[in-house]
Amino acid sequence: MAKFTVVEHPLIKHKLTIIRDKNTSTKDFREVTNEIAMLMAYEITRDLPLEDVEIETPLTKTTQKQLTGKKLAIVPILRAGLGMVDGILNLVPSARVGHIGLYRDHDTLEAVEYFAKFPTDIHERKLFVVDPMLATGSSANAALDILTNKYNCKPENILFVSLVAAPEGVQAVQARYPEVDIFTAALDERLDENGYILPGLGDAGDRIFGTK
Ligand SMILES: O=P(O)(O)OC[C@H]1O[C@H](OP(=O)(O)OP(=O)(O)O)[C@H](O)[C@@H]1O
Ligand SMILES: O=c1cc[nH]c(=O)[nH]1
Ligand SMILES: [Mg+2]
Repeated sequence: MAKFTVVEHPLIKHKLTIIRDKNTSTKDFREVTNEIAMLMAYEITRDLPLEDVEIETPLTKTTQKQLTGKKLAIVPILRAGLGMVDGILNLVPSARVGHIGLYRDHDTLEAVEYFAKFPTDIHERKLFVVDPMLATGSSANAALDILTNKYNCKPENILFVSLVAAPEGVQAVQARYPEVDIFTAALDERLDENGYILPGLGDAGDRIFGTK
């Protein structure tokens, strides 16, 4: 079984409280969501490989470390995943970005695909699939199905990164994709009868884009 990590940090907890608050404005919600994603980027990049490099300081030659240049891509699940992209790009600015458009059917809670566009070498890249909400896990699993079945990406090269997860969603992804590492900023209590995370933060897409 791959890793399941709740990224614990006082700054993340504080900022999560801000976005959970129903009185937070669209502008603040969007800004703080990106800030949390940036803080999480520190953790999700922890295992990136390093190699030796010879440099000269003003005083002497020395062997130091640099990233190997292993190719990365961030894959936001539209729409809400877009709210995390800039925050992560702040730390890994050369990462490419692929997009998967999914919406949850309100009655069945099944994810419906409406868009997909990726870098041509997506199957060679380490992927950060990002979506603030992991609720039933239907959208996450649909995104992983698309990447692995249609684009030949390897599950062991994929990290799934959410801000708020429900236990039901984590279990659903782990059951279908045991090789995918999951990172979240919070593991909440449960889903309500409409498939919303409790306590959660509401509809992340609507709150990021001000559509409700
Ligand atoms: O785990 P699940 O039960 O699939 O729920 C999570 C999904 O629901 C939300 O998307 P939504 O369908 O509201 O689309 P949006 O991002 O365009 O608002 C959210 O951003 C996730 O993609
Ligand atoms: O609580 C939830 C569940 C799914 N999607 C959201 O945006 N919020
Ligand atoms: Mg939504």
